[in-house]
Amino acid sequence: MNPTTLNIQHGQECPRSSHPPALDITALEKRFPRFTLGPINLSVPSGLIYGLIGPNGAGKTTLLDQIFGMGLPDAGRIQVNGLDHLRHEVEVKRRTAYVGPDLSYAAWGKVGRAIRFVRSFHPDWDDALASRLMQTFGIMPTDRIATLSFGGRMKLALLLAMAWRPHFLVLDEPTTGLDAHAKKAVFAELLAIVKDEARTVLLSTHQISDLERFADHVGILHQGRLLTEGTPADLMQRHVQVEFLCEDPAIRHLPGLFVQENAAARYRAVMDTQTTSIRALTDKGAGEIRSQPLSLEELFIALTP
Ligand SMILES: Nc1ncnc2c1ncn2[C@@H]1O[C@H](COP(=O)(O)OP(=O)(O)OP(=O)(O)O)[C@@H](O)[C@H]1O
Repeated sequence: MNPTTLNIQHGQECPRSSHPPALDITALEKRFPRFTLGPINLSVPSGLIYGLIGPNGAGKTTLLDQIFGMGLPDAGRIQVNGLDHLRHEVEVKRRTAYVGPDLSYAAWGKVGRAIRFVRSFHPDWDDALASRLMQTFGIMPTDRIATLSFGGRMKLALLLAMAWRPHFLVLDEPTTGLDAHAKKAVFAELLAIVKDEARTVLLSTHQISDLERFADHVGILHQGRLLTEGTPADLMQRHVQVEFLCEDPAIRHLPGLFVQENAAARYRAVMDTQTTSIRALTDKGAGEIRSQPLSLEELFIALTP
């Protein structure tokens, strides 16, 4: 990660990089009979860890599947490292590793066989890194995959994805089933990966505290839409919790105000200070306004009721 910054989107500061964005999504839509993802617009600069959070069913897996090219979008465009993910599908997949929720590697029998199989597809496979990851994760080539715990299979999946040093690592809930030691080791490896500005990690998780510690950028997805995104610090600075009295019920429609509780004229809400202000509240007749900062977890809960 490079310390110099560049304003690229929504007024947030992003690392300056000579590389094209790792991911550039424009007006992406994917429609299922009872769920629509998008339209999503998102630009992820190269050389950072981007964390996607959202409640169950928000569309995180659907979005990551689309990025990796599983299923066609109904509208919009996805570029990975400047390459269109449909027109340059082979090249995009050559650069992208994906770890999804389906961890069925049992057919390979032993860990060593799975490693040899995946290694044969990747000229950039790094034997030293694979050995180190095996040691860190406590898995052995002779381990039978069928006898690995869920966490053990997750570690194997991460090893198989990381050891060929992909440009773009897409991880769907990679820390599910991992104990605190393994989780720390995984994030240490992910941080090491993005020290190389050409490499990027995009992950979805329900572990908001992990993102507060390790992610450079966080996006909050809700009901198929990206509600807000930015660095964890920016997101927390940008939003405040406000309590106020107001007789005008129309105040709940003020853009940038997310009402959490309302009893008679008393409101508790989250305010996006980039969209609205205390002044806008008073202009609408609000009084006795009190504001206080939010944690990322509180912001997530407030924005995704
Ligand atoms: N192939 C499909 N056909 C129809 N609906 C689908 C399909 N795949 C996903 N969906 C629907 O899309 C919605 C979003 O699902 P998705 O798995 O992307 O959510 P998620 O944010 O990853 O959830 P979770 O946190 O629970 O893993 C859900 O309502 C799901 O039922």
